[in-house]
Formats: sequence, structure tokens, C-alpha cells
Amino acid sequence: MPKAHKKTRKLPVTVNDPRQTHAAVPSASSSKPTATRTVIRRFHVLIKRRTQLEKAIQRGDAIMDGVEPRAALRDVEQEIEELGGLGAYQRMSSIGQGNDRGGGSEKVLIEWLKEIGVHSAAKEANRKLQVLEVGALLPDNYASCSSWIENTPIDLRSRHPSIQEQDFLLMDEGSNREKWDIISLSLVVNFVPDARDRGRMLRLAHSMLRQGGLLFLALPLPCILNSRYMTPEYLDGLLQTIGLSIIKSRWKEGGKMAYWLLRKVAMIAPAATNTNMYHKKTELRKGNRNNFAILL
Ligand SMILES: C[S@@+](CC[C@H](N)C(=O)[O-])C[C@H]1O[C@@H](n2cnc3c(N)ncnc32)[C@H](O)[C@@H]1O
Repeated sequence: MPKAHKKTRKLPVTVNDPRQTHAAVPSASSSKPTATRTVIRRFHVLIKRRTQLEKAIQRGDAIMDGVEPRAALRDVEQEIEELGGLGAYQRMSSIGQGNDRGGGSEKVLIEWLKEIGVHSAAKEANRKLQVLEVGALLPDNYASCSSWIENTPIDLRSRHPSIQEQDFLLMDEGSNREKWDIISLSLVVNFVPDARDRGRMLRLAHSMLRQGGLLFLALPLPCILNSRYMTPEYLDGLLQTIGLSIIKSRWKEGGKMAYWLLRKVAMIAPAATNTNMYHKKTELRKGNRNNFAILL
């Protein structure tokens, strides 16, 4: 196994990650927050563009936005490669996590689980909660809770032997149905380039949670406060339609992150709500906004 890097070592963006645990994470000061955010944003743009171009190629489009899709896809893939690929994105994200949030978002989830009594109930029942952590950059985020949480970390690209390399969207729904007590989607839904795949991700999480199970969702705040297609109220309605009821939420104006704790409840009957508004993009706000959307 490659050696863990020292805490203070600076890494160029193109260097592949060492197999890290919490103990081996570079300090937050090892990369400037603005540089980190710029690279992360560029990755999101490139990954979205890649999906659009792949779809255009599948449709057989000769031209997309004035360019030949295959040539444009090659350029996008080259730029992703030059930035260091998914490995560099993950390393930047783990640094950004420290800079922006004072640590990983699992801290928020653990705090909430204690607040709502889930932690003491699990301890009393002497039963470990089965947690599926999607998009895990480190293998040991829940190590401090090992007496009451059994965590299964997965990611598209595993950075450690204990993290399963698995696309959540490709997990077998049948064998995972109602299997999990808690699923964490922290900064994962916004990584998914396609608005319908984001909705599919939330629906799949709902299906994989046991009745009364909990979904932890974390998004960059601009996804809900500065999007043309998304507001906190819209997200609430969409989640209710899926059968996810908000029991906790946290963000502050001017902050960077938004967090929700959602409970799996029965799905709202389609007649009781206007589900159509979640099937196609509807402009909810005008002006200089981003285009983040989730569609069912
Ligand atoms: C910005 S990082 C977030 C990491 C961490 N959860 C956090 O809150 O800081 C997003 C991670 O999600 C992973 N990811 C994105 N889509 C995924 C999917 N469909 N299945 C599994 N992992 C996924 C990416 O590979 C990346 O490592």
C-alpha cells in the first residue's frame, strides 16, 4: 500500500491520492480555498458537459451547440484528464470539506442522530444502525460511532480498500429494498450531471431505506438559494412527493452548505399533489442564477 502523506504536504492537482484515512488527510491549509473551489466548479462543468455530449452522440446529433459532439467530447475528456481526473476532484473535495465546513458533514448527521434519540435507541436495543455512505472520500468517517453504527462506504472511485467502488445508481434495487437504516448523500446529488438522474437517486434512496429510515442530504447552498429551477419550498414538495419528510434542516444566509435529515414516509398519492411540476423544468426565479435542477 502506498505510504500515507504527512499532514502538511502539498500535492499538485494532478497527483493521484494516497489511500487515506482520517489520520492521513492533508490539512485544510494545504490548498487555497478559492483555488480548490475553482477546480471543483470546473469539474462540475466538465462532467455535466460530458454527459450532454454523450447523450448527443447517442442520439446521433451531428452538431451540438455549434460543435461536433465527438470532437468536443475528446476535448472535455482531455481537460478532465489534465486536471487529474476524478482522483484530483476527490482530493480537492476532501480539502474543501475541511476549509468550508470545519470538517466532514457526517458531524452534522451524528449530532442530529443524537438529538432525535436514534443513537440512544440503537444503544438500548444493542443493535448497530446500518448506514450506507454514498460518495465516501474516507473509509472511517463513522469510526467514532462504531459501537452503534455499521457504515458501508461506497464511491464511484474508491480511495481506500475499505471503500467499495460502486455507482449508487447501479446498485441492485431488489436486494437493497428496505435494507438500510440510514443513507447519506452528502454533496453527491449535485455531482450527478443529469437532473433526472438526481431525482432517480433520491427515489432509489427512498426505496432502499427501511420504513421510517433516514436520508441525510447535503447540497451546496446555491443549489437551492440561487437556482433558476429550485427553491427550498420546491425541494420540500419534491421530497414529499417521493415520500421523504423533512425532520431537520440547516443552512444560513451567506453560508456555503445546506443539510437535511429526511424520514421515509408513505408516498403521497399522485392525486393529492401536483407532481407534474417536478417532471419538467419550470423557471421559478429570474435573473443571474445557476441552473441546478432535480426532476422526477
Ligand atoms: C464532492 S465529493 C463529496 C464527498 C463527501 N461525501 C463530502 O460530503 O464531502 C462527491 C463524491 O461522490 C462520489 N459520487 C458521485 N456520484 C456517485 C454515485 N452515483 N455513486 C457513488 N459515488 C458517487 C464522487 O465520486 C465523489 O467522490
